[in-house]
Amino acid sequence: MRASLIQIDVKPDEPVESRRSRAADLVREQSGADLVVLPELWTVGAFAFEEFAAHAEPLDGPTSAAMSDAARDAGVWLHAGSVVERGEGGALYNTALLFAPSGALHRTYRKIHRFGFDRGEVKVMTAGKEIVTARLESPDVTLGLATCYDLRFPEQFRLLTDAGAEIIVLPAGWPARRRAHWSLLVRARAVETQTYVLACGTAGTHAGVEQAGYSVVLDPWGEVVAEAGAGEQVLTADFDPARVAETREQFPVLRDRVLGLPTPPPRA
Ligand SMILES: NC(=O)CCC(=O)C(=O)O
Repeated sequence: MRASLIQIDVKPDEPVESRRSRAADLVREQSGADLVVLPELWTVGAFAFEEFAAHAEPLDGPTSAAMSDAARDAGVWLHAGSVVERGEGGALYNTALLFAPSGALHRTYRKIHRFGFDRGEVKVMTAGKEIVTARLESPDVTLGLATCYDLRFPEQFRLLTDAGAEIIVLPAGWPARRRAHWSLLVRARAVETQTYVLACGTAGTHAGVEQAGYSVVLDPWGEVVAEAGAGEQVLTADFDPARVAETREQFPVLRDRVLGLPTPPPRA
């Protein structure tokens, strides 16, 4: 299986329309890959909180339309990163979009863990409530979907594993300041779930926040298959999804889980 991660530079002086058509061209160039991945909120920038509302779009909005066309033209599965979705009643969500090679919108995932503590996403967005997996055909694999800050919550990844995920796709807008956390946590999630992890971040600086880059593909043993640098780059990796079952067979740690551990006593 071949995956291409497009670590796009979210340049604050580039109009969104220009970045959208640049991203679509980059997707078209990945014809021959099975799966192409874009980062979190790459149109507006994951830290440009004040601009979220102005750039919100419905699920059939301009980003969706451009990505659908690009997926169909390239003949690839396209995880188009996430957009600010304007949903029911005007609520905003950080929503990831997965397109089939036909261009059809195959699955959406609304980010569950919103970043910003009492600011940012928490203030302006509504949290998703559903654990989302997606079965692909050709290649015949199950993706588990999570977005950026979700990475810090291992319980979500356990649930994705229980739901059959073999490849976890994580679009992100992760800051350079916490790059050490990124490298550590993506690896931890791969080791504990025994899945491939495809983690695609952004490059450049937007809203005053330097982005980490360092998109990465990890195998179910936690080894790096391919890793980007800090700048804009397309990272391509070839790997064998059958290694998920092999790893779980050879090192069957998931079988040793003890479910229903007793609840801890209340804090003193
Ligand atoms: N966009 C995000 O979710 C940022 C997450 C982050 O900066 C962190 O977890 O650290």
